Amino acid sequence: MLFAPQPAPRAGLHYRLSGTYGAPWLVFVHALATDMRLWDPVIERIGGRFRVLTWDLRGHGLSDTPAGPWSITDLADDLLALTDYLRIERFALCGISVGGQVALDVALQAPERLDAVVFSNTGLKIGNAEGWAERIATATTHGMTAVADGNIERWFTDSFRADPARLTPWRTMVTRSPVEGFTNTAAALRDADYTGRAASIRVPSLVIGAEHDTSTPPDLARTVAATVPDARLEIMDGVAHLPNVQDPDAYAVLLNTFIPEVARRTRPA
Ligand SMILES: O=C(O)CC1=CCC(=O)O1
Repeated sequence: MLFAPQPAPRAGLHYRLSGTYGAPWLVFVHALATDMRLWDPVIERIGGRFRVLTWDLRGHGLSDTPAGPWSITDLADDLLALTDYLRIERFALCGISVGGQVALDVALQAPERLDAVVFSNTGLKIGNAEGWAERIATATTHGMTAVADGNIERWFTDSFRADPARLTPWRTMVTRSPVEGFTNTAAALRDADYTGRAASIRVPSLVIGAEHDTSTPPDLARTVAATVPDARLEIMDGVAHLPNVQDPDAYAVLLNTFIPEVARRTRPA
């Protein structure tokens, strides 16, 4: 277990390094009400090719939960502070859902740090104010168990949900997630909108969407891909909001194909 302490008001961040020492860096950002373990199935498949940094967003996993409110830009600043702390100068970045919005923010703030970026199952704007208000109220009043079933329904298709051996750990991850981390991050999502800014991103980009994703439907992925200049788009079949968990083989192929190809072109000589 590794922990990067940060002076208040920044959050101390729990992180893990894996993969191959000396290989190009690949940094992952997880989704709301999950933690860095969300990426384990993919890392098992591609870790050998990269040096991998995974970390828990503030208010998630073993990272600190500072007093809210916070914004998506605060989460992006956390990541930039963490990569500075670890002396990681350049990296490929892959973020899913809220992690995808963190990746949008990092791509806007610090394009010179990025070899390539993957915006997975995300949107320039995710959900609406009413929907987020309802989920924040439910979690505040009744706790994370009350939001877990809704999350799981949006995250996975029926066949995955029918198998307790596959489903149970991910549901437990939600119910153990800190309520204040969930509510403050949900409020950050409610207030975030990258519609006007994403067109100025200048980093080689892959957008991943999924056929059955009801949280960030394929049309949101298509909009991200149509807005970010020269972005490549992949819509995965047969999966919902978390394709990296439900079909890590196919997801790993997408990363393994895209990142090394563009990184060769973008990395300074
Ligand atoms: O929980 C959901 O509906 C999906 C989600 C939206 C943002 C995020 O990170 O997860």
